[in-house]
Amino acid sequence: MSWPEGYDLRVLDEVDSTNAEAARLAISLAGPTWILARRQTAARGRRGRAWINPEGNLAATLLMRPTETPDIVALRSFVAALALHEALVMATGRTAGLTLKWPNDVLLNGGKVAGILLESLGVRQGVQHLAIGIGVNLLHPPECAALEPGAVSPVALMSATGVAVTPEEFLTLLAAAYAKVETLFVTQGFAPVRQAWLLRAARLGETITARAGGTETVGTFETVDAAGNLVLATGAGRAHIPAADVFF
Ligand SMILES: O=C(O)CCCC[C@@H]1SC[C@@H]2NC(=O)N[C@@H]21
Repeated sequence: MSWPEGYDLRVLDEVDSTNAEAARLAISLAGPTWILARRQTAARGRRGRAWINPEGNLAATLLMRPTETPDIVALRSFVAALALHEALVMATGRTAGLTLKWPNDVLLNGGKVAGILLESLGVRQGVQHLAIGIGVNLLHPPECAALEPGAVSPVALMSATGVAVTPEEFLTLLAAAYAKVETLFVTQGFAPVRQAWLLRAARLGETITARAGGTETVGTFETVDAAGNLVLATGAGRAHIPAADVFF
């Protein structure tokens, strides 16, 4: 697997957060750039949570300058999730046990092995930037405080599969997979990405719970719509949910 053409790479020993570093770099960005850090001191997760990032796990951010409208740009969370899935398949040589949890976690044997934090860096000098931060538990499952009922536990690639991959090796697989899915997205739109994502979806057709801003919706996970919303069939009809935490 070789490094994809047109993508730059910066490797840091230590940084607060690769997404924060992406925000600092945005102004001088020449082209899509992966930022890899061996250690993060203030890694962040979705919804303002901290992300525990032991050394040996992957901590990387792809910084890019997309040209589409914000609603289309946001669909790159599915592009990234699909690429992560493919990279994990390449690393382990297996598809069994690897699934995607809406909106953009990757599960291994039902545990969370990877998470994605998409941050729009807003418009600077008339140009918008996007940071796609990716954390993968390659070596260690991060210790976490008590999980909410129904939340998935963290799992590490190494203990679950016996496969040892360094962050550098894994990023090479991920960058190549991302470049491929990005080309599919840019040339053919969200439809094939959505279709591929649904084929790998965890709990499709099952009853799940979506919680957002104090609201809980329980329903059958029907699909993800063309805008990336979670679609649940509930007693009160079909709910299209743009953002939430999902519990099984
Ligand atoms: O909450 C989640 O599931 C998303 C976690 C994303 C963590 C990654 S690690 C690399 C990048 N830098 C950060 O500060 N966060 C993301």
